Parts: sequence; C-alpha cells; structure tokens
Amino acid sequence: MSVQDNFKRAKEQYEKWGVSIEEAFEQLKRVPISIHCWQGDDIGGFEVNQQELSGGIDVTGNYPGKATTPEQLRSDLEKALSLIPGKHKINLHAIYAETEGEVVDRDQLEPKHFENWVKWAKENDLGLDFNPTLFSHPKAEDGLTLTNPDKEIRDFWIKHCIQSRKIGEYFGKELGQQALTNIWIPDGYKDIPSDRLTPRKRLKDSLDEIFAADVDESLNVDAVESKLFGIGSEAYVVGSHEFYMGYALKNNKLCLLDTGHYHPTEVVSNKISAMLLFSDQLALHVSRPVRWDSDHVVILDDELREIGLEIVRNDALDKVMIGLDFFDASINRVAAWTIGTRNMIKSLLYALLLPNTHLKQLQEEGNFTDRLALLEEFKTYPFGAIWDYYCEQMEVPAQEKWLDEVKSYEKEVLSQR
Ligand SMILES: C[C@H](O)[C@H](O)[C@@H](O)C(=O)CO
Ligand SMILES: [Mn+2]
Repeated sequence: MSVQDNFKRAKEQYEKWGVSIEEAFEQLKRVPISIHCWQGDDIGGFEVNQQELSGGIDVTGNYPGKATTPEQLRSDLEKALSLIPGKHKINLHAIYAETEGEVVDRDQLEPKHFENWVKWAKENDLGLDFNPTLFSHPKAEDGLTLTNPDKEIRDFWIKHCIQSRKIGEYFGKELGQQALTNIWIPDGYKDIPSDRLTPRKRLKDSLDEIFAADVDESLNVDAVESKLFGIGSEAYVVGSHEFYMGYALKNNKLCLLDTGHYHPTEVVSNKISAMLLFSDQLALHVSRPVRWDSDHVVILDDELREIGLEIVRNDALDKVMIGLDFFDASINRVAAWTIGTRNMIKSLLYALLLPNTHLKQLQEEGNFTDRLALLEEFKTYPFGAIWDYYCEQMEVPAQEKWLDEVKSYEKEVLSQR
C-alpha cells in the first residue's frame, strides 16, 4: 500500500472525530524548532584558543566524522535539515564565533563574528538563536561565573552576556525573526554549601546588570535556564528552578525548562500550563535524561508526547519556544539531529490529531472512563500514516528512508574527515 493509500484510510479514522488533517498540517508547518548546533561537534566550537569541554557539562562517545570547521558543521546541518519537515532555527553558542584566526575573548565578541552564520541562515531560510558560553574557559575553571566572589570574573561574564544579547538582536534584525538568547551558567557547589543566599544575590545582581543593557525586544527575547544539579554542582546549583522562575516572572524574561534538569520523576509537561498562566511565553530545551541529565537523543516516549499535548491543548504553539538540547557522540551526529527533531515534530502532530476539545469535555463531565479509554486508543490510531504523508508533502523522506541518505552522506563526506 502506498503512503497515499495509507493516508486516505487513516484520514477517515481521524475525521470521524472531527479532526481536520489539513488544519493540523497548516499549524505544524508554522512551528519552528530551534535545532542546537552543538550536537554536530560535541560542543567544541571554533575558538582560536579552543578549550577542553568543561564546566559542568560533558559529552560521551567518539563516533568518527564530527565537524571540526564551521563549513563542515553547516554542511552537516544542511544534510539534517534536508531530512526534517518544516522551516526551523539553528541555535548557536558563543564558542561558534568565526574570528578569522584572531584571538577574541568572549567579552569582546561582536555581531561581526557571526556574519558567516547569518549569511548561511539567509541562504537556507533559517532563523538563529543564541547562547553565551559560560563554560570551557579559564575564567569558568572554578565553576563560578556570574556568581563568582571575584568581581573581575563576574564583570567579564556580565560583559560576555551583554555582548551575546547584542548578537541575538543582530540575528533578529538580519533575519527578520526574533532570536532567543538563553543564559545557562554552571555555578554551584559539589558539596553542601554554608551559604545558599549570597551566590543567589550575586546572580540576581549580575542578571540585573546584563538585562539593563538596551536590546530591542522585538528582535531578541531573553531566557534563563535553571538546573537541579550538575557535574561538580551535585549539592547546590545557584540558578535553581525557583530562582529563575521568580526572576523571569519579576523581570518579564522567559523561563527556560530543560527536560533533563529536574528530579527523575518530575516532568516538564506538567509545568507548562501552570507557567503559561503567569507568563506570556516560555522556552524549552527538549532532551532525554536517562538516570540523570544525560542529554540523550530525544525519542517519542510518553513524556515527549505529553509535552506536545500540553503545548497543543493549551493553544500554546506560538507561546512556547521549542529548543532541543541533546548531544550523543556515540552515533552518527546527523542521524541524532534527524531522529530528535523529527520526534519533536511528531509529538506536536500527534497532539494536533487528537479531538482535544472532546477529551476536555469528558473531563469536565467527570467521565474519566471514556477519557482514559480514548487517550489510550488514540495511541494505536494510524498516526504513522499521517506522519509519512506529511513528510512527503514537505518533500522529506517518509519512514526510515532518511537513514539511507545519512548513510550515503557518511560514506561520501563524514568518513573522509
Ligand atoms: C550547551 C547548552 O548550553 C547546555 O546543554 C545547557 O542548555 C544545559 O542544559 C546544561 O545542562
Ligand atoms: Mn539545556
């Protein structure tokens, strides 16, 4: 049976419930996923004085063929994008600056150091997001950046974050698409602190100084990313969820929820509706924690589907800025991007195909039997037939056909590196 034939039969089943496939497709096409560049080179970046990856973050695996130059990374991203339906954004870190062989420290970075990325984004009809890099640097060696007791170090990182927001603003201006500049810092302590408040006061003051710099919010929006624990900050992280949720609410910034940054049984899907009651927008780093914040490639598991459902059933497709954040160096990195991003888009389509109004009504009526029965039965509705058709309509390979293309790219390009 062809993709078209399967689609026709599947469409009938969904339309029985009043679901408009065409409307679902139109909504889905409008959702940009922010695809993280750092899966392509194991968060190495292109600084002239490239540093070892350090500062509460690590990548495992050594699959051959990783990108080592901006041109290679952009080529690999183009390959992945050719296998992913829709128009998306690429999420950059400051360490991906191109300074033409000149040593430029992070507090001196400027928009011009990302001109090649902007030119490439224009050629490929992409948006760009940004992140200051507050790790893998001598001034982050003791694991303290914006909260460091040494004011000189704090000022260096404050300046870096201000410059980063200006780079985000430059992206927004050049590409006509608001950029998200997200701040994550590794600051915390390996063991039990004697003072949790002072570092948090310093973080608040540092952020106040960073956000006092004048940046056009229509071009760049700011997010702050919380974490529960990290490597070397097992006992205490300054930028906890409570800290950033409070800071973001009070200062009209976006709180960024990384799905790997909570207790193992705590799910981000359950936070979205509550936070959107008090904030116009929020941001996500969709990842997959296995036992801890392991940053595994995103799979279509229950939590990913629940995130898709919460975004769709709360009419929040334009309120939640969906970013991905995983880095697996044990598999082909182009395949990793393709698997994770296609799964994120699948989870949104899955949610768009449910009769969400009817399901809400069942809950309102206290009909929890039908609610459970239908939520379970829809898990085995022919969603795959709709997804395959969507891929073909968007001119990307359906089913696992994309894998052949990755294998050919590996043979012709990656294996030659
Ligand atoms: C590279 C990113 O800034 C990093 O993964 C951050 O978003 C994070 O989640 C750290 O645990
Ligand atoms: Mn993250």
